[in-house]
Amino acid sequence: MKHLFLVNPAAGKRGSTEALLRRVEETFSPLGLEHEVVLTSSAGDAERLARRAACSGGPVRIYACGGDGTLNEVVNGAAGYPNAAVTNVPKGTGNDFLRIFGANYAARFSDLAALSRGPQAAFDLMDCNGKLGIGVICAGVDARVAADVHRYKRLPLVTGPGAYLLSLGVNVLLTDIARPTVVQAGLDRLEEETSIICICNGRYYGGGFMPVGDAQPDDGVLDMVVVPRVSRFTFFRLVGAYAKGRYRSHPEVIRHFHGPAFSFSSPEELVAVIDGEVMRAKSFTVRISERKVAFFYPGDLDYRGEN
Ligand SMILES: Nc1ncnc2c1ncn2[C@@H]1O[C@H](COP(=O)(O)OP(=O)(O)OP(=O)(O)O)[C@@H](O)[C@H]1O
Repeated sequence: MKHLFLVNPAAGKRGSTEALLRRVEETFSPLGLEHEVVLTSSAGDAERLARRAACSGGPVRIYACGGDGTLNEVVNGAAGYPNAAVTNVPKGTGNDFLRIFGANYAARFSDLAALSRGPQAAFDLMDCNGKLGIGVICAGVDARVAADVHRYKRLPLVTGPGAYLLSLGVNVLLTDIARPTVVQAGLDRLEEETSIICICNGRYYGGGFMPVGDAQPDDGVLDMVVVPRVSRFTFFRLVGAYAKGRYRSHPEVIRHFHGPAFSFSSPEELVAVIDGEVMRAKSFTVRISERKVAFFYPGDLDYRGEN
């Protein structure tokens, strides 16, 4: 078994790459495990390297070292290969997918020895217009806020939290929060303006929002919540309930669907954010992919949650 570390040097705090490389050597050299560390040099590199390792045919455990974006790339490269398994070593500004493993996820997924011998489970993947996602896809005002954070972060003098507040202000207070959409969920067709469309294979996004607490990454189905146009007052009144998965308490505003495939479209270009990565199109189809990915994790953790 080979252990391949794909490290995104652009993710996480300054110095985190050097610290991680030291930890890999300190853990793997004494154990005598075959291992390799590769630093990605640009977006798309982790996907290409993961695919190349999986294609080689030998058993390989691939450690995506970064945030959700790096995990997404590794999943896209390794999905469908029975000899390859993936995990995520937290090194980003956010590791929302890992939150399904409980409050202690960051410390436990940083324990490389525990990860190297951990069990693995076959996780479903979402196919979104041909790109695979493992966690959550959002496509409403939440997606526009997330997409613009990336944009504002590039401005001089704007910090991470500053970019988030700026994006929130522009997208929620200064711009219309709803868009005209047609949403299809099985036989249900919603033709109306929507504020939020969110599809879950995992449970968390946006730094800890959990719209559907009983979504499971291995049950062969997806959950979708749709929030129609609401006033800003209602939006702020219900955002806490939405983030805590209390959709059952507000069925008229936070509508829930369960199924293998959903689609949504608009006459205007929509922004969808899939595992933190931005996609733009007028029409999206999201379905359970035929490909799965083996995901390994520390043996003392469980991903099924309390529900
Ligand atoms: N060497 C590199 N230089 C610049 N960008 C890179 C490099 N390698 C990978 N990337 C890109 O960096 C982006 C951000 O990575 P990632 O999402 O893992 O970190 P993050 O933004 O800190 O965390 P999160 O998305 O969980 O908040 C990804 O889109 C990835 O493709």
